[in-house]
Amino acid sequence: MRPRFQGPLFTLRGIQFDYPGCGPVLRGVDLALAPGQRLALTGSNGAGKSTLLWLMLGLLTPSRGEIVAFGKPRRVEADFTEVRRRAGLLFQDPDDQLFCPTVLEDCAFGPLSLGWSRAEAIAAADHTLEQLGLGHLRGRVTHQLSGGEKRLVSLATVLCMRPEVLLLDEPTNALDEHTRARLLAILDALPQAMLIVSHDRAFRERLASDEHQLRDGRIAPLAHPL
Ligand SMILES: Nc1ncnc2c1ncn2[C@@H]1O[C@H](COP(=O)(O)OP(=O)(O)OP(=O)(O)O)[C@@H](O)[C@H]1O
Repeated sequence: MRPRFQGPLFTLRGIQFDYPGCGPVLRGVDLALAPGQRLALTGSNGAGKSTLLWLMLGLLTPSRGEIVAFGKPRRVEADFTEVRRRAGLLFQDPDDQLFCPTVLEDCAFGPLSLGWSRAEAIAAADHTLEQLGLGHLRGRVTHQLSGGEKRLVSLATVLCMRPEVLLLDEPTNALDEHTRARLLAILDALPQAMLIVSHDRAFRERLASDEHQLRDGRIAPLAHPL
């Protein structure tokens, strides 16, 4: 296994972004994520939190500013291939993450795309499903899962790729109390650094070590820090 990176995992400086034809969403975001840190990011609907996660993985390109990930400046698409291998994004909507016929195939998809052999990918998928207590879902048709099952399986698809950092976009959205507690226990036991976008205050308080707020396109001081 690759030794864990010791410096800041992500450093964002002066990130600006606007969607074509819309006003600016981000007006100069400065943010750093350290190894082992669990940083919560809050902000009202439309503040730009998901946009920021997408920028960090190179799925969008900032109009200004610098993204340093795993010690290297990342500017062009080719720079982000490595970033996407080492940082896993849990999408806000599990249906955006799950697109294969079965749970096992969805979990094996990421490792296969990293160039692992089929045997390695299936072993990683089975191991992760078992680790998360989801082994019984292995052969299920993904689109027939419940919302909570989809959320846990989508986390499994991310963890199968052994990411060093997790970017979590509203992980507790639409979960019942039981599944929410289960997700919290799973995440709390993980060693990875996390950037946790969540409107769920109690969840943030349980999981995160630090909190930032995105307001008016920038990181703003918190009225009530964790
Ligand atoms: N593809 C797009 N084209 C144009 N505007 C977009 C696009 N995607 C998002 N936006 C707009 O950018 C702004 C920021 O959206 P974003 O999803 O990043 O906010 P958010 O903080 O994650 O919101 P929420 O808490 O509701 O999930 C919103 O005003 C949104 O309507």
